[in-house]
Amino acid sequence: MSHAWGYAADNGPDKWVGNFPIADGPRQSPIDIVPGQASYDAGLKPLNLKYDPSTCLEILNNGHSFQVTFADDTDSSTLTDGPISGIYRLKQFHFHWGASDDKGSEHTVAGTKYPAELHLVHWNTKYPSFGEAASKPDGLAVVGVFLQIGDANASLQKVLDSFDAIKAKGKQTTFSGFDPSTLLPGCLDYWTYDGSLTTPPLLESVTWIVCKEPISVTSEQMAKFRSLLFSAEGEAECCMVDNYRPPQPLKGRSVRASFQ
Ligand SMILES: Cc1cc(=S)c(O)co1
Ligand SMILES: [Zn+2]
Repeated sequence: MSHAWGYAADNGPDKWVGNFPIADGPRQSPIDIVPGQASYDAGLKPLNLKYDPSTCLEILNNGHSFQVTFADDTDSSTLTDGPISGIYRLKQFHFHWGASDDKGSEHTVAGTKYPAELHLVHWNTKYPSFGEAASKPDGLAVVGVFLQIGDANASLQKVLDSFDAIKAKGKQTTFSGFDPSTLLPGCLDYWTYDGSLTTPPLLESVTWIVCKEPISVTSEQMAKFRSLLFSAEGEAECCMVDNYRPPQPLKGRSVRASFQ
């Protein structure tokens, strides 16, 4: 039985290349975004995110993060414009966070780490399914939003309030009527570059769209993230923290900015 990947010393990001050689590939994510080196592209369109709360289905602890999944059999919740062409459907959103407020984001901005990062995962409807799209160079588009310590986030609190039902790996519960656009910052200026999933299988199929403006979260809300477990019921309890991959080499890629 192969030793599953995780974020511990013996199965964490530095070990993933053993089972997933693409970990050393040419377009890996996340990266450190250096604003002064990003090039403004006037051709980049504003993001067009249209989400229908009725497509929200459930929330689950998958042992690596928690994930809110959406019905993606119609074009009810979509991303269009921005750096992409065509229609991409929302499949799920999840987060990455740290054991303390001084780390947790995957992308960094001139070396600055945020306490957490939201990923809204969309797939290109030119392909028949998420699974098909995930292996194509233009298959996925992930919108990344940084969380920074500040005011309480009422929208995020609705998600955190469901955590008691999904504390352990493999637990899931119904989660409906949630509008993910309430988790977006007011300003949708973004950086964009070609990258990958940040967890195995690390497929190089993601157009990354990282918002410049963070959303707020309190330290107490961050503590709630850390109450989840990597471990399943009946296993030795292991707190779900530091589930982030560190920045990867840029390898000649350019980062474009939608703003000056
Ligand atoms: C599909 C997917 C995307 C990301 S970024 C992740 O962390 C897990 O799964
Ligand atoms: Zn992610």
